[in-house]
Amino acid sequence: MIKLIPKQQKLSLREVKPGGKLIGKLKVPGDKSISHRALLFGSIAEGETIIKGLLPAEDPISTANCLRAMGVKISSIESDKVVSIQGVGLDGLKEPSEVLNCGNSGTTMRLLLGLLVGRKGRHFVLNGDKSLNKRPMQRVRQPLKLMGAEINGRSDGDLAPLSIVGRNLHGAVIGTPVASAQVKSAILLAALTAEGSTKVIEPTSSRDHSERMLKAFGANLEVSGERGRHISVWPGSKLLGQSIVVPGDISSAAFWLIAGTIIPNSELTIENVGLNPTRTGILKVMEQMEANIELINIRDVAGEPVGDIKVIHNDQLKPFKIDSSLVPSLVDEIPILSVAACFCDGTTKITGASELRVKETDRLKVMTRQLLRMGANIEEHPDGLTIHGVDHLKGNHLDSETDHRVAMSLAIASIVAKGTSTIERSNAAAVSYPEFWNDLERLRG
Ligand SMILES: O=C(O)C1=C[C@@H](OP(=O)(O)O)[C@@H](O)[C@H](O)C1
Ligand SMILES: C=C(OP(=O)(O)O)C(=O)O
Repeated sequence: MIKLIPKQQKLSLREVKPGGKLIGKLKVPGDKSISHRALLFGSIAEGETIIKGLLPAEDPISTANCLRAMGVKISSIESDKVVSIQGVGLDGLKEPSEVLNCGNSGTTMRLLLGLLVGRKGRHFVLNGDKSLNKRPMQRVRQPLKLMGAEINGRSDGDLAPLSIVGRNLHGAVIGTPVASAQVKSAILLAALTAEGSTKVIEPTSSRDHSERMLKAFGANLEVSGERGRHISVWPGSKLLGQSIVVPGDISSAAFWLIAGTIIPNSELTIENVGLNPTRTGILKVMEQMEANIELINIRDVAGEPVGDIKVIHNDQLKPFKIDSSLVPSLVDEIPILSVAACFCDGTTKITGASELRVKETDRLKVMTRQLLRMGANIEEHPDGLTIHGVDHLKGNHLDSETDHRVAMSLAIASIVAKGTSTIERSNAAAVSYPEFWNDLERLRG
């Protein structure tokens, strides 16, 4: 039902025929945010870190390769294989002899900036692919500069390639203008070797995996304030190697949660999904939609809440509202939620989501462009989308425009559309979910 069109393999043009139902159980790959952090923190800890369930996708592999280029020994990253890291300690990263290639990964570049600015006297150059080199880095550079960092690059230091000269840093109190876990985590990493304490104050709380994991590694870190918006770090503690279990990524599970809801006669159970409350905004939205979902077997795995999610098709979905207070907890799920909105009975409004414009693509623009090709009734606004439910979507020639979340969202939309679709650059999915197309094929039986 889904095939790569042979002559077009370079474009990874994939044909998706509509119809069929999705039935069965699946495990999604490891959480991308937790995987990056496990690699980074394990590298600067003392002793060995063992990671089970690390996401074997392009983005975390970029992080691992950058760390290897600075002398860290990391075993090969393959699915179902435990990864081991021989940590080099807080100040043990070597000056690399090559440019550090962050590929398509914003998390890699922004967290590395925080990690490297305090490595005194060493010089580092960070580069990314075409998409990453267009994404704003000033949001990290500016607060790090307040701590004494030296980062230079195009457009007054906003755009990669970026060069860093490691400096003595000092602690600071920093209010971040956007709720961004990447910005927060970069500051926390720099704070580990700064002189004096650092406090980050977020406008709304973003995902808190860094706080949880840094504490587990032994950092002196305190979370306070309403919904954990104030995070303080005191330098001087040693980080010690840990054993980490990475739960399944709710941002990858999102494609199956929506597929199971909108594809007639579907019934799916997604096992072992991370349910950290800073990430579960999609479940709140699915409640608004009156989707049939059930959380089963909720447990705690290595400091993160985890559970299984069962979803059954529902053809009477209510429209939903997403505003700025909800966006950080579902920021990567908005592309697939915009597909879901096309199948709701009424008008969905998404506001406060201008952050989507600075992701791998401008996701508000790209989802609007692609869904319009499918006959959706969708309007783009500076900070969001208005989507009116339609009777059906229609198959067409589509394009991920190189964005992994767009590729997977269009795949699900194509299954419920009338008529066959072709999706250009479908291989973008490998950035966060290398087995996506195989899982889709298997679930369709
Ligand atoms: O810290 C992280 O692991 C991430 C934070 C989010 O970005 P922002 O920090 O830009 O919101 C998210 O979109 C990204 O996929 C992963
Ligand atoms: C925005 C994303 O990742 P990053 O910022 O790490 O490129 C994403 O995975 O959707």
